[in-house]
Amino acid sequence: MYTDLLFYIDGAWTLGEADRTAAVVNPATGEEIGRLPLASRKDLDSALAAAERGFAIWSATSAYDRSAILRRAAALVRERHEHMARCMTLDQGKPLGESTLEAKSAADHIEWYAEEGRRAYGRIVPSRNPAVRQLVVREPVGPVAAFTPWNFPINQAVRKIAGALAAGCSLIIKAPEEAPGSVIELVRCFHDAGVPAGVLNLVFGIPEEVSDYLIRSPIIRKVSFTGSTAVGRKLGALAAEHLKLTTMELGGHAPFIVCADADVEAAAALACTLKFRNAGQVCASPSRFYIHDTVFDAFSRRFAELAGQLKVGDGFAADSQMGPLANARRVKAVEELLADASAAGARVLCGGQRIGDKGNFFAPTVLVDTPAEARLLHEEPFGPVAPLLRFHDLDAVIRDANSLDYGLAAFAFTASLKTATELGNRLQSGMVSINHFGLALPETPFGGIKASGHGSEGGSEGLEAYLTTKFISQVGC
Ligand SMILES: NC(=O)C1=CN([C@@H]2O[C@H](COP(=O)(O)OP(=O)(O)OC[C@H]3O[C@@H](n4cnc5c(N)ncnc54)[C@H](OP(=O)(O)O)[C@@H]3O)[C@@H](O)[C@H]2O)C=CC1
Ligand SMILES: O=C(O)CCCCC(=O)O
Repeated sequence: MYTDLLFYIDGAWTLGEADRTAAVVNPATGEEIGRLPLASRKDLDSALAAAERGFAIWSATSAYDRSAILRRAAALVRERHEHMARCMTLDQGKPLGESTLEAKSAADHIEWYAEEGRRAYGRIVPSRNPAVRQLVVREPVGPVAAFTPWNFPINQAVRKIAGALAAGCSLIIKAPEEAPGSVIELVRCFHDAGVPAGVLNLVFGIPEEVSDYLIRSPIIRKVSFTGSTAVGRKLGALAAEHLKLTTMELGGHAPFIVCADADVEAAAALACTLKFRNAGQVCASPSRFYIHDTVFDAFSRRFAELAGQLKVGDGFAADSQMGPLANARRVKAVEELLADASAAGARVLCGGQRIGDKGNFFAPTVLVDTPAEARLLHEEPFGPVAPLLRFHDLDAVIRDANSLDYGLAAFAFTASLKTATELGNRLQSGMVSINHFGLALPETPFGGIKASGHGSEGGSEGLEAYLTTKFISQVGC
């Protein structure tokens, strides 16, 4: 049912030196399901040397041939998505339906990049001298070090792998130690599709040891990280010291604004789906709900009713709509945020506590009257907690929505085109979704501004992230 927990280095599955291992635990039961090797310096040196050789091979492979291999990988992901999804539910906890969607969507991401990689166009700049040809060409940046988190183990990894490979880069990915199974199966699809040895390498380890070693290495030319703002700052500083390019997809604290003229029923239903998907462990999840005073009571009643009806349980149970939190740290963090909010005067409309003492289950929680100073309204909750807040006028709510340093996603519901346009223009956020959920598609950019990071994954911007610009001025032939 699960998978062999191994590194993938230079085209081979390996335990490496295997001098250290970590337990992988099922978050629904607390039981150990496997032991994962943790990379030593020697293992990382092997991966670096492989990535350097892989880059030489892959950057010299035509975009057409790279595209064909990526398409084969996408087909294998489609064929194997059920097993990949089971691995994810087992080690990450999310309901099987969510894992299945995530695994299937990986094939779409790979196909998008397979096509986009064939369109890394340069240009010809008219020259001042008719004898001179001025060419602008796009080249792959070089071997990439990528670090991906446990909340969307496949989704986060596939964007980096497919983007880098489509551009002609090689890659070393350090995937999450707590949820490694589905990423191993994803990488297996690329291996079986015929990606040459060294082009893609997968390791696990002690995160700070691995990132420190890889980012300092002169072989690595680009760093792509998805995770918390705190860690992103550290990795960004180290990358800057070594003049490496970065893409940073960091935390968020998304406002969800429901205007007086909104369809309250539709807004409450979508808010509930988005808030409690993956138990709220989503960087782009709505986490501050600003509801217009005139519809506050109707919205809060309906939202709490829907949240209270959600079936929380083991992700493998057919009726589970929300699984456990992915690790015990999140339970503690959510409990602390709730205790702080309650002490400051917040009232719990539903939920408010963990469920049972086995696994990391936490009840979908809805709060009202959370005062502005509560930590919950400033720190990324990354859990199933929804504070509902009242607002009276648009200027004030836009000011409040923009008041945090985060700027990843923002959501709004309104029937007015004028208000929708104003919100789209004035919300300080890398992504704004109005009257529906429209984010995280392969063909559209996903990324933040301010403390939520920089750079985008997805869309043509996602390929751009792995390319450099070369100017060639040529005369005489
Ligand atoms: N933007 C996003 O999608 C995500 C954001 N987060 C944020 O992280 C917080 C909680 O996650 P938690 O795992 O407890 O906290 P951390 O901040 O310790 O870790 C977040 C992620 O960063 C990785 N990481 C941590 N330190 C390093 C390092 N020095 N070098 C490379 N990678 C590193 C972790 O890797 P590993 O998994 O290998 O331990 C993990 O995936 C939440 O507050 C949430 O805001 C978390 C996951 C995703
Ligand atoms: O990084 C995240 O937490 C969000 C990834 C988005 C995935 C999705 O919305 O499907």
